[in-house]
Amino acid sequence: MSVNLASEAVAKPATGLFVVGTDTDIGKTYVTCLIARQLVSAGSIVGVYKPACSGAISLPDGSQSWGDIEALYAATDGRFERSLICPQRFVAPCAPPVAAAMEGCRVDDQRLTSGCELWHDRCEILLVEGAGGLLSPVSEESTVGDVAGRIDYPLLLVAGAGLGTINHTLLTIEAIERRGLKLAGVILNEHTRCEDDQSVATNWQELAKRTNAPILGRIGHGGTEVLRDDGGSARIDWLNIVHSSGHSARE
Ligand SMILES: Nc1ncnc2c1ncn2[C@@H]1O[C@H](COP(=O)(O)OP(=O)(O)OP(=O)(O)O)[C@@H](O)[C@H]1O
Ligand SMILES: C[C@H](N)[C@@H](CCCCCC(=O)O)NC(=O)O
Ligand SMILES: [Mg+2]
Repeated sequence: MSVNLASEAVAKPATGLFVVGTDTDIGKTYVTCLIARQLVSAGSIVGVYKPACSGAISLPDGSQSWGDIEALYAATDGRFERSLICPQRFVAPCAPPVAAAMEGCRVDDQRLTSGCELWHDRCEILLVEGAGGLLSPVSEESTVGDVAGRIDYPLLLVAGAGLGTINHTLLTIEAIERRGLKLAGVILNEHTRCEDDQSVATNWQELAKRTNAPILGRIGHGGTEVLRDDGGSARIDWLNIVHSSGHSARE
């Protein structure tokens, strides 16, 4: 297993957040778009970057479209080209290197970070979204965690709100800490409806007892803002979170 403790100097925008998840489909794009929209409406120039994307939809005209790229494009008001948002796209709904192999090609490992450098001077804050979970492969050589280490922004961990999230969240935090990465905090996201799930009411407190990582808030199913545990608005100042983060087991 490769563990990336040293980060290369990536000439990226000075301010950024790398959104990782406990799993695929947990809501990284949903949360990234929510943050992007909040920052855009507050007047910030926000960039969004997905180092590699897999899982295309075929359109009636025969072209391919990627849901994550379209969502990130729309959340930044169509200001940036899709090729800048995600330079490496693959059709099959598998991990990017697997999907690439199905097309007879490889993910360009170096381009995962050089694509981030193209955002230098284009935005005030760059939101980067991983693919899958922290240890999901993003190229033959690298996991999402490896790329996050090279890009070297604080991480935001998107976790589920319901039963099973304690285990998934603590496992992911352990892997983040093992790599010496900074964790800005955790968002508990109700990506699927959890109406009959009694753990939703207690997961925040149970996690807070078991990790020093800040639980920043939760997002309800269909939610458009981050909430506190008592249901009030968390009113998160994302720029402040980025600048003041973060939690690391090594500190
Ligand atoms: N809070 C929420 N309320 C309603 N739907 C949600 C919420 N969070 C996520 N979803 C939905 O769940 C699905 C998966 O979410 P999303 O695409 O954000 O996952 P992801 O973590 O970005 O996955 P990937 O690893 O493919 O990038 C999407 O259809 C999304 O709209
Ligand atoms: C196809 C998915 N939607 C996603 C890749 C998920 C990889 C998960 C691999 C794994 O951990 O088993 N693609 C992406 O985020 O672009
Ligand atoms: Mg996504």
